[in-house]
Amino acid sequence: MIKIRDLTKIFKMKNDELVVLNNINLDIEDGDIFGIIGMSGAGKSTLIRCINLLERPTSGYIEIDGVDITTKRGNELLKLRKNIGMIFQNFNLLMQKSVKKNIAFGLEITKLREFKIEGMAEEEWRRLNYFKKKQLKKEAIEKRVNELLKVVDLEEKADVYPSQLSGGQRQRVAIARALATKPSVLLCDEATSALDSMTTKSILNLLKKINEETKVTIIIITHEMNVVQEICNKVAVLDKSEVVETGHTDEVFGNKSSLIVQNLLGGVVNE
Ligand SMILES: Nc1ncnc2c1ncn2[C@@H]1O[C@H](COP(=O)(O)OP(=O)(O)OP(=O)(O)O)[C@@H](O)[C@H]1O
Repeated sequence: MIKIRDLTKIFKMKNDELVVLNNINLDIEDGDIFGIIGMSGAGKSTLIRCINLLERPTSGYIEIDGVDITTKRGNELLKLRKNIGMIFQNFNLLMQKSVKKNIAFGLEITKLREFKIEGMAEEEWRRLNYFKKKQLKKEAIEKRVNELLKVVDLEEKADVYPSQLSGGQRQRVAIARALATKPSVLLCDEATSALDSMTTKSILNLLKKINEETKVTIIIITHEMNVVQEICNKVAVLDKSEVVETGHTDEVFGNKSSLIVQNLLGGVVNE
């Protein structure tokens, strides 16, 4: 469960300050696919970036599974980030590395102990010498990368480079990379905004399948209302730095008295 409490973010400029998030309170349950919507400049990106501490809140806190993450720094912060994957509109892949190397990237700095190879006890790890550890780590990474290639249906593209892939395939690689360390939260920052409608649908289906199979909590910020309607069970509406509506997607989208919701929907959502 993610609890956001009294979260405020103020950007200080030379002669001024800008309140971008003002006293945000939200509960996001395990396994939710949670949409965050709002007009441009409402603070959506800043909010999602606070959840993995790419931005540090000015005040307030964020609890993930009972732990206040805003206190984390250094190694603890790195560990926390392994529990929170993120995908972006422009995919952010390493263009000089193959698909499988892109997916393996986050795993290479992960400790062998964290791979949890079935049936191997802690003492057994300790008895292994350095070379064996390295070899085992390579094998464990390969195993995990192959699993992920299967999940995102890109087994045949393992050795190609991102430049040889379509936008949808690139986002699949990014999803596999984000899931490599088995995070409990996946943040999606306008993840389908650069894709056509067919490709968007296939990426949303993939996210839905992953959510059902792994119970990963997914938080999506988007300006595409059809994305929210398609996969988000809950949604929060940000307006001028504040949460003005939150609840089940059907209820929030059905609220005819909310001008901001109706403006955002702008007739895009199917009845
Ligand atoms: N590092 C920063 N320093 C100063 N101001 C910032 C910084 N990052 C964001 N802002 C400002 O904070 C406000 C909210 O930005 P944010 O990107 O969170 O909004 P958004 O809702 O995601 O908008 P969009 O939908 O256009 O991406 C904007 O006015 C933006 O200019």
